[in-house]
Amino acid sequence: MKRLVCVSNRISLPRKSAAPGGLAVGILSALKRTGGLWFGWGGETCEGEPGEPDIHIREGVTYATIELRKHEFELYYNGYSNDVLWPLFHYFSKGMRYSNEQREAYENVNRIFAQRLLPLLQPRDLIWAHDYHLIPLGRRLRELGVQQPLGFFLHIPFPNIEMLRVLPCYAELLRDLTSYDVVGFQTQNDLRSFHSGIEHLFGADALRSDGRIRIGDRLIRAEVFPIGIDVGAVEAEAIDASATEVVRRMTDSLMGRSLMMGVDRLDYSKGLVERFSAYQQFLETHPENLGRITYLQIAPLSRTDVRAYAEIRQALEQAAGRTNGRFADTDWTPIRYLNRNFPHATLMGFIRAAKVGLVTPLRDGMNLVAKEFVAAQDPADPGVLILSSLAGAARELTSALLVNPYDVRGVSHAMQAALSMPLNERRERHADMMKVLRRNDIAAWTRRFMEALEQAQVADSRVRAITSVKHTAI
Ligand SMILES: O=P(O)(O)OC[C@H]1O[C@H](O[C@H]2O[C@H](CO)[C@@H](O)[C@H](O)[C@H]2O)[C@H](O)[C@@H](O)[C@@H]1O
Ligand SMILES: O=c1ccn([C@@H]2O[C@H](COP(=O)(O)OP(=O)(O)O)[C@@H](O)[C@H]2O)c(=O)[nH]1
Repeated sequence: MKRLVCVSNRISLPRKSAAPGGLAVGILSALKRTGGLWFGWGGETCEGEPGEPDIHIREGVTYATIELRKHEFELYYNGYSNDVLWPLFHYFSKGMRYSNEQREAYENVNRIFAQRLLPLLQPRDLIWAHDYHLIPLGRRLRELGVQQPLGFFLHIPFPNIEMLRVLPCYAELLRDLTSYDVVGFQTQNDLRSFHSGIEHLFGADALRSDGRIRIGDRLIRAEVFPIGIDVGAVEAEAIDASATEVVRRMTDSLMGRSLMMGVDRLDYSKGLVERFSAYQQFLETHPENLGRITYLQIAPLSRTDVRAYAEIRQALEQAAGRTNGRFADTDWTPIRYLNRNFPHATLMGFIRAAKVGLVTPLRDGMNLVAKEFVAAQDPADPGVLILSSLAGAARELTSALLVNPYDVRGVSHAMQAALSMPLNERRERHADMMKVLRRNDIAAWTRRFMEALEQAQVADSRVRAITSVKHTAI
């Protein structure tokens, strides 16, 4: 069997507290099934040239981590990745702050990743790079002579060419993506956007009727692989955690009130300001709920050195303060707003206790919390998921209460509808969504991507052979 090598900026190291991000949760679940190597930044910066990778082996997974130079990391991660690509790919082009210095650091970090990974590779590896931090990695590895199949999966949305063109080096970015044998996206919409870019750059002939992309004598597979969750593990975590002291303390503190809950990194793309407004409007327009509902928002700090993240943090503190100041009573706080992260299992225990799950991003690649909310519920008495139609998860979880996150009134109505939904309707919606989650779980995601990667080069070499025969004939 071939070995899977995952490469990502963020990696979730054993014995460290879990990184609150879906990419790390997803890759860890995938690698625990297949075994293999996980290569990435270990979370530390250094002053001089980064050294050799640190290696740890745990339960069949080898973790190889490198340090990055402080100044370069700042420009590559806070700068190019999170102040340029992140806002642009989430359709917030006004928030993008492009500079050539950042782009050079981004290129250089990708070069370092490729150089440090190279000695760890084996001939039969399947190499799978993850996310927007590492778009040039495939080209860098090919330049170093790597022949193994190379795949790339984008965890965030991919913008249509008209948005992508805002980026000065959009053509290089598209070309870099075509260095991979397989390019994966979360939704059909993202794939369509990628096709719009390919057509713009290489012409309509590059898009073949079988869905592959032909660039010169190379054949690339671009497909949709929506990331899933480990449904059984989430169910078990949620049940077990419900009996733990930390979850009991939280549920006891509700004193019989219904729990509405959100879990999001503190990121402007998650729509928290709009969600807080919707909750305030819900309390105003449905005063019978005053004192009867508790909204628990867990929002671990994220990317704190990026200005937009500091600004959103301030806006949320003010919004939560306003609602609590206006509606709280001596024995009731309408919003409990926590800027900290919890172990995954504890979180699943909290979520199981919630009557309503609030997942209302303004744009999101997938949103694993939406899927986890469904899987963590008690099927006999499930809570209701309110889900943004602009999250990738909405393409699959069509039995959630779908909302437009900008429509504050619509979201506040959905809160009331969720709280008053009859049991049989809740059960039906929950059962529908569980079917979807089981059909496309994390194992299916990994298997499908690995199969595509294994087959990709076979198809590609056939094309090369045909092309060279044609050339000889001419
Ligand atoms: O690594 P950070 O900068 O701390 O950010 C955490 C992760 O956030 C993003 O997650 C994405 O991946 C999820 C799983 O596929 C998906 O559900 C979500 O919609 C995405 O936003 C980011 O893409 C990751 O690279 C980060 O590690
Ligand atoms: O305190 C926390 C907050 C979040 N998460 C996990 O982090 C992931 C967040 O992934 P999602 O796709 O929802 O969003 P992202 O943060 O990747 O944009 C989910 O698995 C959460 O359960 C966690 O384990 N602890």
